[in-house]
Amino acid sequence: MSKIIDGKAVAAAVLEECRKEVEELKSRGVTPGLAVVLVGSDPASKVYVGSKARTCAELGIHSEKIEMPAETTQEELLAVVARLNADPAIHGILVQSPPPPHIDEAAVVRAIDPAKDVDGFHPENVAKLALEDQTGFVPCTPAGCMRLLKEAGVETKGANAVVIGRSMIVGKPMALLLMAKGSDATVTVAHSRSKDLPGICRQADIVVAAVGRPEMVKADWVKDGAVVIDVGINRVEDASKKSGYRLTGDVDYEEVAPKCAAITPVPGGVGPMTIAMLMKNTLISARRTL
Ligand SMILES: Nc1nc(=O)c2c([nH]1)NC[C@@H]1CN(c3ccc(C(=O)N[C@@H](CCC(=O)O)C(=O)O)cc3)C=[N+]21
Repeated sequence: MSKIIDGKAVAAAVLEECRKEVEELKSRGVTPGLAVVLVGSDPASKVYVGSKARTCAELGIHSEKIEMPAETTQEELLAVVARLNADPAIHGILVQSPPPPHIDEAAVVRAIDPAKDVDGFHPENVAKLALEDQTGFVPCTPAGCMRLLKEAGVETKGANAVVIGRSMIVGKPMALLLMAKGSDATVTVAHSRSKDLPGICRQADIVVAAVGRPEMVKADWVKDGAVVIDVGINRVEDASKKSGYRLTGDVDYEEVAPKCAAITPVPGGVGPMTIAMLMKNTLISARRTL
């Protein structure tokens, strides 16, 4: 029998910590503020951005939602970023990814003040993560995965961890966090081009799936008693649903769950943690201004 790691419950506990921190900051004269910028109208992005703004409201964090049309130019977007960099009421800036193809995302990320880069995507924060320098920001999704492992009582020290996916948003920072001092895992980073992905995966005590392919990780990829963290959030067609789709992870949950010691569901696993850690980063940023 496998333990289901309840991301919603852990996220609720993190948000409770945040609520106390917001009160403390406000009593010291600082109202934390987060700006979320969305260019275009991708439906999934709209859901995420809405849920970030809602969580801010619930916690008493000031939030600014900036929705810009898909035709927004690079210059217009950079002007918004510059305005937010200069705004003392804003401690965190997030530009929702991916932007439309004519936008140079890397240039936009570099334009964000690293001290307000609560996504942890700016090169300065990426470098600080690699250096194990605690003064930067850790990307929200991998930070959330680490917290889930901790809350589930998973021993990472000396464990074989396999991260599937090498993105700058999840795979790479996840590998850095798992191998960092204190976490001490032995980390393999695999991806869609890896030779014998199932075989690599079978070595893992901890599997982190972040490839973006629905239900790719099958039962025979996972060794008995492994811990599985499913980062994938894929919309797949489902005629039986009113919306016409359902959400599924990168792991074939039905097949894999019975084999493993613990597993995160989708939805209700890593997703809610991403938002909770974003709130945490915003509060860290606000506290640094004291
Ligand atoms: N600059 C930037 N920063 C991000 O952090 C960022 C981004 N761009 N682009 C897109 C991804 C994706 N992401 C999610 C956040 C919450 C859920 C979430 O709450 N998911 C719910 C379900 C939500 C639903 O129903 O669609 C769950 O898994 O239970 C999912 C995905 C943040 N991202």
